[in-house]
Amino acid sequence: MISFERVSKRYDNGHDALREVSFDVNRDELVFLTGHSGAGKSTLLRLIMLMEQPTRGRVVVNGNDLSRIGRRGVPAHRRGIGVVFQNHRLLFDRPVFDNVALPLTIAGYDDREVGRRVRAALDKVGLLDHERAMPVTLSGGEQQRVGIARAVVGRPPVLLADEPTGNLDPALSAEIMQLFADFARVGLTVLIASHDLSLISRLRHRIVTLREGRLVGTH
Ligand SMILES: Nc1ncnc2c1ncn2[C@@H]1O[C@H](COP(=O)(O)OP(=O)(O)OP(=O)(O)O)[C@@H](O)[C@H]1O
Repeated sequence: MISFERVSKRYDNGHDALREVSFDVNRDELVFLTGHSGAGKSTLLRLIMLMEQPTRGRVVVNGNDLSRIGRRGVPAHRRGIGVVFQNHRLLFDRPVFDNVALPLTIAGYDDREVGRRVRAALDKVGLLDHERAMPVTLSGGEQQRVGIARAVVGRPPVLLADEPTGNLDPALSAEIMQLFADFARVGLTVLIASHDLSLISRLRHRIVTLREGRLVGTH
């Protein structure tokens, strides 16, 4: 789970990106994070990934108070968080299989385990028959699914996404959000930053709204 307790973030230039933000995302839950450009969504996600430290307040992820994780604990913390980006960030000179395998290869898993887990992840996103395809030959929606498979292949308990449907049309966007909902249903904690109010307000999940760094609503 993810818990923010009166979290404030002031950047070195004096800008207050987050002000006294408190909310929780439970296991089995998908929560949407929304707000205008510059409202603080990316800052909030960066705090969860320990790419930034809060100025005040406490962030707890999977039972760990992040202020107690030293530098040497950061890689293990990040392995517990799958991240999906808007622009996929795929390696375009490598086939789908290699892209999804990347986090496992870096973590030193043996080939058999890599094969097993990559195929399980590709199966979950409906791309099992595309493992040898090169990313350029895939549609935007399929490329985003590869990004999602790569995010979940290490079986992280937490899944974060930053504008994961930004480049997709409404039907594909809805399919991608359904995939995230499926991961929440099997026990992940899922937090998705999205501008796409017309889409997310149709889906029956909690929406946390930021305005100028303050939480202005959760419903
Ligand atoms: N490293 C930084 N140093 C100073 N200010 C920053 C830094 N990163 C972000 N900011 C500022 O903090 C505010 C919040 O930025 P953030 O990227 O979290 O917003 P956002 O809601 O994700 O916006 P967008 O939807 O445009 O990505 C913005 O005003 C931004 O300019």
